[in-house]
Order: sequence, then structure tokens, then C-alpha cells
Amino acid sequence: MSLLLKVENLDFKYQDTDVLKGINLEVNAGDFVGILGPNGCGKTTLLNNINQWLKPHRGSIYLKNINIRKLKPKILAKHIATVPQDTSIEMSFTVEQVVLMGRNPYLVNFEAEKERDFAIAEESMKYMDIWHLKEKPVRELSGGEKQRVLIARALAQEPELLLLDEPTSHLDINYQWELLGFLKKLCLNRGITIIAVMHDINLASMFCDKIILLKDHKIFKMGPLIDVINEKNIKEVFNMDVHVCFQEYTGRPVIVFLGRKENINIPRPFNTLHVICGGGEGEKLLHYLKKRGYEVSVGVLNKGDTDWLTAKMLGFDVIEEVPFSPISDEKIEENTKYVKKSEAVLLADVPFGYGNLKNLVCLKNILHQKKIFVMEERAIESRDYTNGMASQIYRDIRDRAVVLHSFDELKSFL
Ligand SMILES: Nc1ncnc2c1ncn2[C@@H]1O[C@H](COP(=O)(O)OP(=O)(O)OP(=O)(O)O)[C@@H](O)[C@H]1O
Repeated sequence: MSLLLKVENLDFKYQDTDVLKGINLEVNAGDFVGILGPNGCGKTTLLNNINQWLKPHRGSIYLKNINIRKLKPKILAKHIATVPQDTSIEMSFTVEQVVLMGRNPYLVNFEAEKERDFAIAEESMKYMDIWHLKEKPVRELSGGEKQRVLIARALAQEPELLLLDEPTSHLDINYQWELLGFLKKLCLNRGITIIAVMHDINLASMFCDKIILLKDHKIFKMGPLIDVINEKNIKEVFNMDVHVCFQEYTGRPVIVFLGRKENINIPRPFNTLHVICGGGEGEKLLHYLKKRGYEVSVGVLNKGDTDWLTAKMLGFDVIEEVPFSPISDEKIEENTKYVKKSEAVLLADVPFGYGNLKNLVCLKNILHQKKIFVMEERAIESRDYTNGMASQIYRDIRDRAVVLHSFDELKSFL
């Protein structure tokens, strides 16, 4: 990996206001780097210092060890291309004309060179899948198509470094994925280095290798994705409580937003809770318990169940059974250990058909040793009574439990 870009002690001010302070960073050739940070922290300003649209007040920027201040704009444009945030192109240029503008740094009067310019513009349009639109006026294109035209124009510059300012901001989720996939291919297949300002942390996690996280006009943290995207950093930079889990196949972090822990400081009556739920009945509750900072175990749940998914996403311990299978003795034994370990148990509107029989038996066996809460937002009569035994055990548990009839009531206890 060779070093492509180095920023050293960069400061930038608008009038007397500091917008970038003491920025130091290094980017290797072929990296896909995401710049993240709250509104107004200086992301766009950083990009525009790197491409020299703005002049730093202090510090230096090196491209392959050459101070870019020494490079003439036309030379710099052969190395760095920018796709700005504003994609509006007012005039009635066709797609091909706009993409050809990317060849401006190379313009000479030789016919042979002109052919080369057209060939490169054609290749860029084909790469970005807009060749079929080449005769169309750009102003008639959709936001996604326009964005691809601007990237094709940047590619026609044949840059080593491509800077993009919020490239997905006007795109629907399908186009966002497609566009970031294109960019990723540029890194992998052509070795182009990409630095993109992004707002969607999960999208950045899916595609970027490295992250620069800005806060208060400084670099808060920078490095490989996995070192930067974590609960602590997101909380400190965005004041947002999140849970970070990891994609099974890629190992990339995925963020679940939990909102703000407004009530985290209210003392909790317990620290550990075991939840018996299923079929989505526990979803709201599990999110609430996470927010309140409880240590939660959940089970037994079949893999694929909605509550199983929620519990996994929130990072709880889940005692899980294979999909669509009755609970095995082995799993119920494991579950019993968790029930015994926890300070209280919560039943969340569970149906008491055959599927939950073993969970209920497990709880009944330690009924006198635990504080038990039963959530009954749905009337008991509306539940599944197909298993008379489960229904009877449920009633026995209920007789000893604190029965809660609404979520607000639950909140007053937990
Ligand atoms: N031309 C300007 N003149 C004066 N101040 C400016 C100018 N452009 C931006 N600023 C200020 O500089 C700060 C950083 O702006 P910048 O656009 O770099 O932030 P950003 O992190 O990209 O924000 P956003 O996420 O909202 O796009 C902001 O406080 C902004 O108001």
C-alpha cells in the first residue's frame, strides 16, 4: 500500500471562525475512505481544502509526496477530481458534453488527442452505465442519473483521487447501493482512491475501508472501519445511543439506533432480567430494556423469530433453538441457568400454546425464588389455549407475578 495523500497540521478559517483545526491524516492508494461527522463540523471544508478550492490558513497537503500548492490547477485536475454536493446543472448540455468537460485538463489541438478524449469519455459513460443517455440534456435526467453523469465526468479526468461530497444524498436506497457499489468497483478494479463525505453511517460501514470521524472541527478518530464505528465513538460524536452488531458474512458493523437514553439515570430496580417472549411480542420491550441499560437474556427462541432478531440486534444473550423446532431439553437446561442467574423474569404477552410449554415449566420450577412480571397488553382470553397444560401453568405463574396491563405500567416498575 503506497501513501497517496498526506495532510499535515491543516487549519482553515472562514473570516475569523475556525472551521478546521490541526488536521493530520494519511490515505493510501486504493483506499475507500468515508468522512463522517455532525452537521457543520467541517467535512465539506476538508474536502475543498484537499482539492484546493479553498486555501488552508496553515499546514500542507501532499499528493505522493509533492506539496499540491506547487501544482498548477490543470495538473492538479489530472490527479484529483471532485463530485460536489450540488448536482444541479442548469444549462442544456447533453450528457456527453458534460462528461467531455472532464477532459478539460488534457485539452490540446491535436486531432489524435481529441479522439482519445472521446474514447475516454465513452469509456467513462459506459462504466457508469449512462452511455444510452449520451444525447439527453442533463437537466432532463433523474437525480440518480445526474449523479452518475457527474461521476463519469470526474472519471474522464482520469484521477488517482476521487473526492465526493455526500454522493448519495439525493438517491433512493436502491440507487445509493448501486452508486456505492460502482465506487467500490473503482477502488478494487482501477485502484482509484476515494474519499467521500457521508451521512449514513450504515452505508459508510458497508462500503468504506477507513473512516475519518470529525467533531468540533477536529479529527475525533480515524482508522479502519472497525476501530472507528463503535458505540462509544458514535455516542460522543453524535450524542446518539446505538448498538453495534456485526454482519455475519462481512464482519462489517451495523448500527441499530436506540435514540437517547433519557431515562438512563433513573435508578433501575434490577440489573439483570430474563425475558420470555416470541413472535414480536417482546420487540418494544426489548428496545426499552436496552435503553434503560439492563443486562438482558432472552429465550428460548427459535432462530428467525422476530423477537430473536431484535434480541440479537440489541446484543442480548439469546438462548436459541433451530427454526420451527420444539425446544430441546438441552436448550431448556441452558435457559434455566439464565433464569436462575437473573434477578427478575418478564413474560411478554406470550402465547401459551405447545411452543412455550417448556419455557413456562422452566419458570414454574423456580417460581418462589424470583420476582416475576407478566406483561398482558392483550387480554388473557385472546391467547392461544391449544395446550391446556401450558395455559394452567401460565395461570399459576400469573398468580404469583406482578401483572402489568400497559407499557406505561411496565415502565413504572422497570
Ligand atoms: N462560505 C462560507 N462562509 C462562512 N462560513 C461557512 C461557509 N461555508 C461553510 N461555512 C461554515 O463552516 C462550517 C463548516 O461547514 P461545512 O460545510 O464544511 O460543514 P459540514 O460538516 O460539511 O456540514 P454538513 O454536514 O451540514 O454538510 C459551518 O459552520 C458552516 O456554517
